[in-house]
Parts: sequence; C-alpha cells; structure tokens
Amino acid sequence: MSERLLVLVRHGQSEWNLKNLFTGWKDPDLTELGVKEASEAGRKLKAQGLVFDVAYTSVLTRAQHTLDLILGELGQKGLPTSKDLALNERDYGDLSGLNKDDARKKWGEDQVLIWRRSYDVPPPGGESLKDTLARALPYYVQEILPGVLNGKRTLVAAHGNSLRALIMVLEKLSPEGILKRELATGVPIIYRLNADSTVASKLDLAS
Ligand SMILES: O=C(O)[C@@H](CO)OP(=O)(O)O
Repeated sequence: MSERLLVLVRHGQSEWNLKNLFTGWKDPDLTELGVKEASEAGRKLKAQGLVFDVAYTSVLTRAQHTLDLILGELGQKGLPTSKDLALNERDYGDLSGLNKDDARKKWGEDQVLIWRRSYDVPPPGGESLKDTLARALPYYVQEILPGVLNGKRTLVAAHGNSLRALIMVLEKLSPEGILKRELATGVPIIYRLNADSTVASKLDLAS
C-alpha cells in the first residue's frame, strides 16, 4: 500500500525575518542561518528515510532556495517541482517592508497582533489568513492532494502563513485554534493521510 506522505516545511530564516520586517510577497533570500536551517531540514528528512516523488513551492526565492537545499541533502536535486503563487506568503499589503516593532509603536500591540494572527482581518491593502486560504486551498485540493492520495510522496516548501492556512484544514483547527499556531523556520512536519484525505499521523521534526 502506498503511504500517502505529505511533508510541509517553512523556509529557513530570510534576510527580512532577521531584520524583523513584514515580508509578504517581497522576495528576500535566506540568511546564512536560513541556509543552515534548510540544510538541517534536509538532513532530518533523510534521517527519517524519506524519499520524494514530487515537490511544490511558491514563486518566492526563500522557499525555492529552501527546497533546493533540502533536495540537495536528500540527493534528489532535479525532483519534479511545481512553483505557484498560490503557495506564496500572505500578501502583507501596506505593511510590507515595515519594521514589526515600529508598526507596534505606531498602531499598538493589539492591532498589529490582529493583523498578523487573526483569521479574517486583513492588514491594510493585504490578505487575511482567510484570503490566503481562499487561494492556497483550491491549489492544495486540485493540484497537491490528488497526487498524495495516489501515493506520490510529496514535499511542500512554502511560508508561515500559506502553510498555517493548509494546516488549519489538515488539522481541522478553528479560527481561534490557528491564532496561536506559529511555524518555526526550517522545521518539517510529516503528515501521513488516510484515503479520505484526513490526517492519519503527524510528526513535527522540531528538535
Ligand atoms: O513577514 C511575513 O511575511 C511573515 C512571515 O515572516 O510574518 P508574520 O509572522 O508576521 O506573519
């Protein structure tokens, strides 16, 4: 029986994560630490004995670079890969490029937390998590999931909020449940799915 494997991984630390800037659809590359985190993610997946048939990533450099480094560690460079903006980070609109601490000083802690982590309040000119889900979920259901259910071992390298949107669906989290869910950079989460696409098991390779 095929194993219906789905691995999600957030990119390693980016230049703008390090500078504490809202990033969204802006396109900074990984830092030196981010490169190490991505390579470490690849080594962890290798240590689990995992091999992939297909990969998906966004159109942003930090996620693609992370995927390349992981595939390098796995000895799987050249794996068939689809890149789509459906997996991009949520668009931070007018906040993109602003410092997160400066934003807190200007608009207050509570407002910034609402923009960053509420389910359906978009930042000015940008996307809420709900908006992000509205474009990431159809892509998951139409492009990614059918392969997983047919036994294609699948790796997805994407972003904090596009993955939080998918995790909300996979783990059946409520809007309140997803609020506190943070994804560390470069930490793979290994899901095995049931035939009906629900989660059979989950392993977070955090440590
Ligand atoms: O800036 C961003 O694009 C994201 C991810 O780094 O930030 P946040 O954690 O605030 O959603």
